[in-house]
Amino acid sequence: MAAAATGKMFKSRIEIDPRYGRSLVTTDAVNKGEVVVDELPFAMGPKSGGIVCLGCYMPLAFGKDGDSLDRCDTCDWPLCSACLDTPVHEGECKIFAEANVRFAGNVGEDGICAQLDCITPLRVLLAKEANPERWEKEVAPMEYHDKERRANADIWHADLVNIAQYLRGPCKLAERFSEELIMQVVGILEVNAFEGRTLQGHSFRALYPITGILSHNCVPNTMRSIYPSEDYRIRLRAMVDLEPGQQLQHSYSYTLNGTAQRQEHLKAGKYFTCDCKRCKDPTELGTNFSTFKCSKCEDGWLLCRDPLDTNTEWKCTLCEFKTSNAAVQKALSVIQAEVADVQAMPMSGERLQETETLLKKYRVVLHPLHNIQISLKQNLIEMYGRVQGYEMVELPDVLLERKEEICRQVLRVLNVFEPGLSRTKATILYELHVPIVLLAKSGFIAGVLGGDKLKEKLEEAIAVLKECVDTLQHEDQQSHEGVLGLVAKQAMEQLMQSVEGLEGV
Ligand SMILES: C[S@@+](CC[C@H](N)C(=O)[O-])C[C@H]1O[C@@H](n2cnc3c(N)ncnc32)[C@H](O)[C@@H]1O
Repeated sequence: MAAAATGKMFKSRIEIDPRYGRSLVTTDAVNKGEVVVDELPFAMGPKSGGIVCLGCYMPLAFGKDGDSLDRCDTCDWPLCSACLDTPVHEGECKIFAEANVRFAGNVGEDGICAQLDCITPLRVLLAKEANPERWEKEVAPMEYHDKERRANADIWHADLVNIAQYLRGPCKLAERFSEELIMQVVGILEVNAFEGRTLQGHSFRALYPITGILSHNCVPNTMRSIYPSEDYRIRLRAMVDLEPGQQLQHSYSYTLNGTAQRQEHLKAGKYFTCDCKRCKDPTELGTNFSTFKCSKCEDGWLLCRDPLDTNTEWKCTLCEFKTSNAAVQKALSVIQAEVADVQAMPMSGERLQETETLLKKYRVVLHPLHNIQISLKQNLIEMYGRVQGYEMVELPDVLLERKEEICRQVLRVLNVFEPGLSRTKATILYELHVPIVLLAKSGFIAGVLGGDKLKEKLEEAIAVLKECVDTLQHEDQQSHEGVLGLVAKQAMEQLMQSVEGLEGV
């Protein structure tokens, strides 16, 4: 799907900086929740992965016969029956049919179907032909780190063969697109594309040229929402109030990863070292998100001296104990492997128990707000109240208290890393309101809480839901988050009625 219209920027302009390249900067004060960018994608398509439908990105597989696969009647490439007439597939369909290139569907051991890697770059190239002005003005200036990508010889060579040479050779496009242009498009996608989800939850990647100008910060000040039911329009909003002259920033990395992991991801995929306040601070803004417990004394914490130096030393805050970064990273990878095994288990009571066991085991090694602990706690929040044996109606007060406690711990770090409007925070706030309400009600019934205290607790749950609704009201109403926002609003209104009913009791 290619859009001819250019996007809109509000209260902001492009600035060029020697460090960041182009960036967007506010021209006026912007209120929390205000839209600063609104645009349609230049092009979108599948991300690198297994075989998917080229219309809706639903995973597809060969049948037991090893042959049958949902395919396009015209070109033979993967397409589910619901997408047979989808316009997004028209461009490549014509090319594949005319060149008579068949879809072989080989999937590597890494689960990747390399033949599909050409689809999204090809859609960008076709959008360039369809909208040369938008390409020239918005897409051609996008950064693509040619030199750094060439230095990574294996990946460069794989892209060259699987995408550039495949399109120019078997697909017979050599006269339309040069090798250099195709590799530029591959780089533009790698450095700038966003991943999104369809209403059915299937992943895709899309190129939004104005939103792509934003620079990165590990504590972002804007939140992006993609609207599948509005032709995949993106809207970028201020997460917090912004002053004039402030750089608009979002996070290219997962904010709930620790500094070492974020740095690795930014370096490998975006080719820069982030030196934001959070990255430079060993305590990650006082959260202790990468902090270990000292193994030599009772109360000390182990912090690195310089998070941006891979040879940094780690030192105890109380005793003289020191160790190398290599030793810490080794310990971390052992823990991470154990965590990954548990996280690979299906959601169940057994996985819940294993998660609690891991948390207990690493309590003596990691800070309670260490990113690994927080990640396990996020898993628990999802499981308490949902998995068999731990359904909400069955949870005893002690487990409701546990759910409330871990929600509050995760919110403590999210309030620092994603201040203001944050979808992740909104989801946890929704989870938090349930134990607050159930504990208040059971306390009241047991006679432990009086009417005033019950009202106070219900008002707290209303405030929690209000913050959740204020964020999720901006999401596509048909998306998972949009629907959760509506459910939260109903729950909030019901609670408000309950509180009104308590007046004068
Ligand atoms: C998505 S692009 C952003 C727009 C880009 N500056 C341009 O002119 O097209 C990402 C690239 O911008 C630069 N960049 C973004 N945020 C940065 C940061 N916090 N520190 C250093 N460079 C950054 C890096 O070169 C990165 O690969």
